[in-house]
Amino acid sequence: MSKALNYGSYLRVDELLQLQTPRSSGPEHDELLFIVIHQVYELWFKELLHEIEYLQRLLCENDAGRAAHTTRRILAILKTVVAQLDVLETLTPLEFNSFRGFLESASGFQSTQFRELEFILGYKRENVMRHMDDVEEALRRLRQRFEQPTLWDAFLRYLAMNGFAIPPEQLERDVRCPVQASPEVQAQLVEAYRHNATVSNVCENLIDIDEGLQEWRYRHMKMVQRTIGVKSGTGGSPGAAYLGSTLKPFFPDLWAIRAQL
Ligand code: HEM
Ligand SMILES: N[C@@H](CC(=O)c1ccccc1NC=O)C(=O)O
Repeated sequence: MSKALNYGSYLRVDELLQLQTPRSSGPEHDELLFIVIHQVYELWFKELLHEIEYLQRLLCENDAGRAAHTTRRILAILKTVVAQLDVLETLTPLEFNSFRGFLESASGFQSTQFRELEFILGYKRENVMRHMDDVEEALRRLRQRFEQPTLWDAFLRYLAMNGFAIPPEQLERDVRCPVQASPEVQAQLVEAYRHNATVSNVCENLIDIDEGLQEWRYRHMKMVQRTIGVKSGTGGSPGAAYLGSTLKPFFPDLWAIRAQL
């Protein structure tokens, strides 16, 4: 008879604890923290993608109640991943330098799940896939994500279902293109904020998610500034200056209407 399920066999702890392999010789004390924190991030990215996919389905089914609940969970995770940067910020520049050379050209640029998050939130760019030399399975997932509708597309459907006049060209837009500002959608959003509390709550939930991701980008950039200053990145970018240029919203319409309310 097979052994009864227990903590270790259910969570596959043995395998999990085999997955941290420092590259530095010794190895350097601080490399374990660097590996563990990135692995924890990838797990949270997996969970975020899972929850955002669910949120998309709930919006398409016009289920604002469950959508609000799912958004709260997404936001709690985003707060957690931002807070985790505090741990990595205990890594001083000298501590990081003790193993940075071993990272070669590996970089956060190559996180396929982070790109998947950007795609599902509407920031579609075909060229980021060309820079990925990740395993075939991860690339396949990313390509698939590129072809699929975004959270914003689900939200436009939700608005249309609730009687808002979303132009057909928005509802039928090419989902492989990045989400762009639309004056027609903005006019409908202003109506929603003025006359429909349920829909305007959904809008506030989406802007919370958008702000949450921007918070992560900002804190990551500050961490990079204090750890490597103006050095360029292992991935070949100018480093912090590049990261500053990525601080843009996912849902431009939701930000634009603030001035009209
Ligand atoms: C000491 C810690 C860290 C440093 C110095 C650092 C540095 C950098 C730099 C310089 C870049 C620009 C790309 C390049 O040229 O390499 C970058 C990108 C990136 N990093 Fe980090 N990073 C750190 C920690 C993290 C952590 C903990 C994560 C969590 C997963 C992460 C995820 C990313 C992602 C996703 C990108 C791509 C961002 C984009 O293109 O918008 N990094 N990082
Ligand atoms: N890009 C960083 C290295 C780095 O942080 C990193 C390296 C390998 C895997 C993940 C990383 N994290 C974020 O970029 C640097 O230039 O030092």
